[in-house]
Amino acid sequence: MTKLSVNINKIATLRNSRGGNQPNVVQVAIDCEKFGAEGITVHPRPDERHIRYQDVYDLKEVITTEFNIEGNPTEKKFVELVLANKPTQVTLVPDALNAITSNAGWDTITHRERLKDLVATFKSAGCRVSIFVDPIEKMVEGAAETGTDRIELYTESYAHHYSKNREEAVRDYVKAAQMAANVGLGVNGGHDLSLENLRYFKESIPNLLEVSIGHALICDALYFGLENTIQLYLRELE
Ligand SMILES: CC(=O)[C@@H](O)[C@H](O)COP(=O)(O)O
Ligand SMILES: NCC(=O)COP(=O)(O)O
Repeated sequence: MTKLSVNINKIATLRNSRGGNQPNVVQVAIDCEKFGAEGITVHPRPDERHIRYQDVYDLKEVITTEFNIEGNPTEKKFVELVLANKPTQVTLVPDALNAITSNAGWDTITHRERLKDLVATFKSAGCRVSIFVDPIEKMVEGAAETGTDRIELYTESYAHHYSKNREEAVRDYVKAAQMAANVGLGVNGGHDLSLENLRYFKESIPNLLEVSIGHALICDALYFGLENTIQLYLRELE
């Protein structure tokens, strides 16, 4: 079974565009869960342009499904935030400060020692750890050596190439997921997954444990409503 974690960064972006508290990020998280989401994902960044650090504390109080905090652990503030909130899962993402969104996975070989220390720190706080990687077998093997529980496959390239040739678009992901199984890692996926490309990704990767989806899902919700949209995504994962 593949769990759907809804990334609510875009809800915070909308709220921040006007000041005030509309839409209310905490209420949206509660409603996503009520509508069937099996997890809530947030990706705070140092400039707090969408999810704010305080949101994470507020969300921790109400989330009853899986809470997944994504972010760059080279930021001391991020590490402190995770340790203070002890989410179900922390996903380590090497996003640069000035990047609009995540744009690459870890080089798990170059950064192995640093990742190893961070993984140990988060695991001793009781969090499951996932490392964001491109679909490259060597990087998956490198991730296994850090002691992480899971990897999250960065699916931008799959999503981008899906409409041209989906068999080719998914090929490296299938190999990377197989390698993860061989080295004992769980597999998550995320970035630019959508109603169009989700089912094929799930069908191609039988060991896919969780997808985190934000941008496309929130865009779809403008047309279909949040409850219907979450149901539509869950249907693709059946
Ligand atoms: C880790 C990742 O892949 C991202 O997709 C990210 O968490 C999305 O967040 P933003 O939409 O805020 O860029
Ligand atoms: N980890 C990926 C995520 O949380 C959402 O990415 P996107 O669907 O907003 O591209």
